[in-house]
Amino acid sequence: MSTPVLVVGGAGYIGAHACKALARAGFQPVVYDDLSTGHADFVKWGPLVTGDVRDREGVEKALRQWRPAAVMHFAALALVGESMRDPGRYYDVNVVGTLRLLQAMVACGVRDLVFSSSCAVYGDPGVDRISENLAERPVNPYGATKLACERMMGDFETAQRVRSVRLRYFNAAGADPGGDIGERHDPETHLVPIVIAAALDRSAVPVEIFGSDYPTPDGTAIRDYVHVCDLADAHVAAVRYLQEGGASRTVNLGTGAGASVSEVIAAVESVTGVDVPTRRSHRRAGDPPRLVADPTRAETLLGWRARSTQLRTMVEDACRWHRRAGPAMAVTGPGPRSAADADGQGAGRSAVVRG
Ligand SMILES: O=c1ccn([C@@H]2O[C@H](COP(=O)(O)OP(=O)(O)O[C@H]3O[C@H](CO)[C@H](O)[C@H](O)[C@H]3O)[C@@H](O)[C@H]2O)c(=O)[nH]1
Repeated sequence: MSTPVLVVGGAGYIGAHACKALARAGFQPVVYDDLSTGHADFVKWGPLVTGDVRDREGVEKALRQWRPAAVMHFAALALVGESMRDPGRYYDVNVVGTLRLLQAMVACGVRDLVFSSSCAVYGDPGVDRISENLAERPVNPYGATKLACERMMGDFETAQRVRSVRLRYFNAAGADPGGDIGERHDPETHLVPIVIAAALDRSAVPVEIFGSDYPTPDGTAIRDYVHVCDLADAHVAAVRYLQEGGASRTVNLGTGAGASVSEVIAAVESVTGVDVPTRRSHRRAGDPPRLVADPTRAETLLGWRARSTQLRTMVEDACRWHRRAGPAMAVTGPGPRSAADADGQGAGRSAVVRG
């Protein structure tokens, strides 16, 4: 029988791609997700246990039933702007959720954890490429909650021998090239799917460019877009690393190259052949001008390097998914969301399945 891995938040965008990668690598993904923002139809590679990460008893029950070799933790709220408006919810879901998960793991003797962290822990470091050695100075509550979780993991390691790989994602983009799963958030706030929706659904609503006065070559903000399948592979590599006895580390996951908002729009226009209407708007609160990874440690430690590094590939894969999934998402900006997210990247509505 294949080795189970409990994937908390495995019904969301990145978590579901991680499940597919786990299954392909011979593991048995077991999804634990409250489906508040995740999707039951994204759970295709193993069982679904429906529950909130903050419900320690629920997590313990799943751990005792499935006895996983490791846990992947994606369940979090992950929108920078929303975290500025409602930090309490972010501390509750992200920090309390992680605390309950760690307590449940200790109670059940499961001690290997792969954690969805974020480049948001660095804040606005003002360097070309961000390495893990830089000081963490988050500039929004979302980043602060991810850093608090990382520090909690350090303390749980010292006292209770929980080992963790904290994967600091830069900007996840793209979709499973097979079209099984992709990015589905409701409402959608992320740049790539918003621009694709504007192009493919021929929306008359212009894409808002949040800030065109940044100190960057074209004035728009630069991010390191990394293919979601590459992120998924890094999680499998992190589980293997822990299984082989590797020590706890924080690891950046990015390509090492940045693209501006204008370059993302141009890539979508080039792939779709559609001119996307745009409108210049104010900077979004909490957004740094430039976040690009130095991914060296991921390669030396995990043997991981992004393979689909071209923005065009990510846009093509995301377009394929969008065509398949249809224009279901709202693109009206961040709105209220209910409870634990499913993947660290937001998600959408879904029927509840008890498992
Ligand atoms: O309609 C839009 C949407 C986004 N942007 C801009 O596009 C860039 C990318 O924005 P996204 O919302 O797609 O992604 P973020 O960089 O805000 O967020 C990502 O990085 C964060 C850390 O900084 C978190 O990890 C988060 O979960 C992850 O999605 C930003 O400069 C943003 O201001 C626009 O100009 N218009």
